[in-house]
Amino acid sequence: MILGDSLIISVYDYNERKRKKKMPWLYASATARRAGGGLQINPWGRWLTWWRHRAAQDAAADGHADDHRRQEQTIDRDLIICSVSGALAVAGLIVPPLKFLSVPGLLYVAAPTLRDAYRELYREREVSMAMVYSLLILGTMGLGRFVASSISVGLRLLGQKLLMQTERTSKQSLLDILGEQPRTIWVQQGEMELQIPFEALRLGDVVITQAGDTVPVDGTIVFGLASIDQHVLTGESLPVEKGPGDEVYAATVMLSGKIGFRVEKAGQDTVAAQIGEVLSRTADFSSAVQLRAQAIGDRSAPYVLALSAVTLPVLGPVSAVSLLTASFGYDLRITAPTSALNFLRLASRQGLLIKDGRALEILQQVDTVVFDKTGTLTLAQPHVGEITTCGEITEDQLLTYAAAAEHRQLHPIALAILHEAKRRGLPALDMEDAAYEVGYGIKVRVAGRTIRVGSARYMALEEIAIPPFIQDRQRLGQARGNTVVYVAVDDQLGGTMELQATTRPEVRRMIRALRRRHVSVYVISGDQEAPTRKLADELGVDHYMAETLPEHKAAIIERLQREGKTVCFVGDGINDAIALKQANVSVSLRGAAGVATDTAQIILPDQNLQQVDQLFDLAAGLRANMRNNVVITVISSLLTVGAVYIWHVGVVGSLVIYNLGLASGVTNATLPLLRQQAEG
Ligand SMILES: Nc1ncnc2c1ncn2[C@@H]1O[C@H](COP(=O)(O)OP(=O)(O)OP(=O)(O)O)[C@@H](O)[C@H]1O
Ligand SMILES: [Zn+2]
Repeated sequence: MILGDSLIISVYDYNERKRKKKMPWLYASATARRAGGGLQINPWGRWLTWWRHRAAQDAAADGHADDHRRQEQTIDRDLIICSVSGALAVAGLIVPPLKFLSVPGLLYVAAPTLRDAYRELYREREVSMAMVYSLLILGTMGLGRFVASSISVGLRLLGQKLLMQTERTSKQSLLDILGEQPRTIWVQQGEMELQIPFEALRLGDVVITQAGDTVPVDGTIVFGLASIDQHVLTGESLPVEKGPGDEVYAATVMLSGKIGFRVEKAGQDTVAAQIGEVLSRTADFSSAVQLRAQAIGDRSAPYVLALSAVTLPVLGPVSAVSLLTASFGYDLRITAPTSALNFLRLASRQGLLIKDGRALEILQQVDTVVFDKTGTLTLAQPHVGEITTCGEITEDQLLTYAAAAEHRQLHPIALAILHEAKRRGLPALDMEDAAYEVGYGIKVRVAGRTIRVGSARYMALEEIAIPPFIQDRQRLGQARGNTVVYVAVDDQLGGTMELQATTRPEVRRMIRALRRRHVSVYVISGDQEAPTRKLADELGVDHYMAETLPEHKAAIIERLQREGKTVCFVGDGINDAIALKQANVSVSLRGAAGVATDTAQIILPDQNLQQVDQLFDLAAGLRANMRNNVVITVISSLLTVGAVYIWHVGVVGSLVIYNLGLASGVTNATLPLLRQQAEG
């Protein structure tokens, strides 16, 4: 069935899928193209994408959950052992000998910590929280207070279980938002090129990429030649020439040529791997926060032990042991990661995708935000305004050539040109030999002619003369704040196009909000000086830099960092990838170049820049919440010490007081989520 330019394959590999019983009807919707036709994926394809993504998610979550599940199972088992021991200890209050039966279970559950304490003391000559905890367990047992031992062991396990549950729910909400980020990919199917959901990619499929594309997945070239920018992976800015037999890597950028490469992993596996990576980064973040909290607790351990030792001759052994419950910082091990995870969950609920939790912490120190201009501060698709031609060529011819050159490019300029050509109903010409110069423009062969589309700098580089009247036009256009793009046909300038970009509506408010936070704002752009200055002026931004090449963008960020600034960079293009990598915190938008979304730590799925300000709110909220956690642990430690000294409470009493502190800490850590739930 042929629909204009598009050809919808009604059954994509129906039989094979049926054989594999993998819901063949789901595949009945891949979009195809002939060389030259730019197509949209149809609604069925969207649904399929979503569906496959869920499946990949489940796979990733399953793979990742194994470890988690094992840990949770261990805790559950320990809790049961502990409960039985506790019951025996309680029974021992009536039938005393029974209480001794609780000892093996408790020792078994506490064994890892006892070993840690022993190792730290003998090998590292250090006392830590493990030591305090061990003395608490052994002390209570020594005093014959087996119920107290069971309660201390049980409460500790409950804290761990709570944290694991929080981690699980946070990961789930991350999964939910990850599921809304479908991607498509072009594959070779006989004579056709099919656009299929990434997840539908199968082992051995041949993926097609061409100049200006981001390589979506690792593979081995089977046909074609390409020059590839591997900057993001290797830091090496020289393009690499590749041909059949060579390997290509995900997130590198095709500069010229067109290749087909065989993938060694199915799309679903790749997506699962990517999701798995985000999940384990979240887990790493949580354990990093936990380790930091533990370090605080460890530092307080000698003081707790000293206090307990001093108390022994004064108030006796029961008070000395009771004091061991008051280890300052112990509950931070639970409350700090709970806060961190809950804020990640809060972010997901607000529609923010935080791929790396550390970004939320570093954001607390960010004092400089650098924005890319085109596609980030402005809408992804500008509008083609005035067209000026030189010589014989007509406007429509110029546009037809330019559209052929930009066919399948994702740069905002390309989107604008393609849109205008389509609006005018211009024919789509085939092109070949595309070569993309990042930050300059694109060169292709169309109908036997060489077409170049790009900046004035690109024309200079390619030694295309620019007639004086065009230079005047350029000044006029730029004074209006427009970007001027040049089109050369063979070695002559064919004409120029003015592109009017629309600033995203929320930008002004967002920048005002950042200012109120005393964050300095920079705009950097690969575009010319005049339009960049105009936008900066309109937004009231003092610092702007124009005509920056990709590595200059990264160099500017590095310079700001050397000046002592902590920099967040928000960008969308291929030309932003290295800068995103250099920045302390990196943000990109949905629909940005693959290399940008792959590199950035945070994605704004709604393409709403107001969310940049929300990110700062979240970071500030997390910091305040963490501070409250510290205050709570200090207060509960002091209260416990006070209760032992003033009211001479025993072990159970001090455990209750200290753990009331832990409970309020956990409540504090959950409050932001509850508050958000109440509001919306
Ligand atoms: N696909 C393209 N088609 C035509 N011209 C291009 C293309 N890509 C880049 N250029 C030219 O090179 C210039 C710099 O491009 P680059 O991608 O570095 O920055 P930009 O996207 O225009 O701006 P920003 O850095 O603000 O996003 C563009 O202004 C344009 O003149
Ligand atoms: Zn951009």
